[in-house]
Amino acid sequence: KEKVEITKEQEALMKLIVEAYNKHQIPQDVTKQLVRFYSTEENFLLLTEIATSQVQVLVEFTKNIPGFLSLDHEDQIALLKGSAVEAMFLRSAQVFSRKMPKGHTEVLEERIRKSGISEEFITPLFNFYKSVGELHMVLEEQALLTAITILTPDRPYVKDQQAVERLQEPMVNLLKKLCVLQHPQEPQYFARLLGRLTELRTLNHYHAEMLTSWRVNDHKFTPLLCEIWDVQ
Ligand SMILES: Cc1cccc(C)c1Nc1c(-c2c(F)cccc2F)nc2cccc(C)n12
Repeated sequence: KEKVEITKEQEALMKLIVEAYNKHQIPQDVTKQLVRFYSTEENFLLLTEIATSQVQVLVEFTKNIPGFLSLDHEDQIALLKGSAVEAMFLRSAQVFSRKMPKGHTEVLEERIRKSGISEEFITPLFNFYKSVGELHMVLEEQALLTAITILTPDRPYVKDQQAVERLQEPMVNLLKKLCVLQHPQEPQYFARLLGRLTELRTLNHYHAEMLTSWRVNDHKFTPLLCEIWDVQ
């Protein structure tokens, strides 16, 4: 059984990805006052703020993925728009499952549940949050998994898929090695991580439905959210 070890260049790649991932954190002051009752409108406004800052964080992270800015510009946009929902679900799941200050997780969950989102979306959302939480991913795994999600070659409108594959493949190989090193007692851990990416794709559908229902109820979005999801 050959010894698994990270090469120097893999070490350098991981350092770049983790730095990019850590560079921008989402403001955690989601619950200014812990006890006040919030209206549905206030909760939706908060989630819109969080979603907008998540898109900003996503764009900054993506720009720092080695090689991303050398891709065809239109493909860069296609990858960002095609992966935004999945990357945001992943990051919000990681924020949600990471130890937030005592009581903040419960308040945030309450505010999500009371933000006018239909139950049919709430259930898969928290199921996903729970399944990510149960993985107890380390920061390096979270950052690499997010980069791998963004560098998915078969997003709509991507012209040069091979170029995207050439960036994604070293990340997948590195994540595979990391999983073996971080979870030696769990040989199927890497497969479980990739299984989350499959679950993520199903959430795209729910998210699109939710956007439509919000628009029908004349909810206001920020310009950035309108741009990333082609909403008027
Ligand atoms: C921040 C947040 C956290 C949990 C649930 C929700 C509904 C949100 N907020 C939104 C999300 C979104 C996201 F940001 C991360 C994960 C899943 C998401 F549905 N997408 C959008 C798109 C337009 C407006 C909002 C308010 N919004």
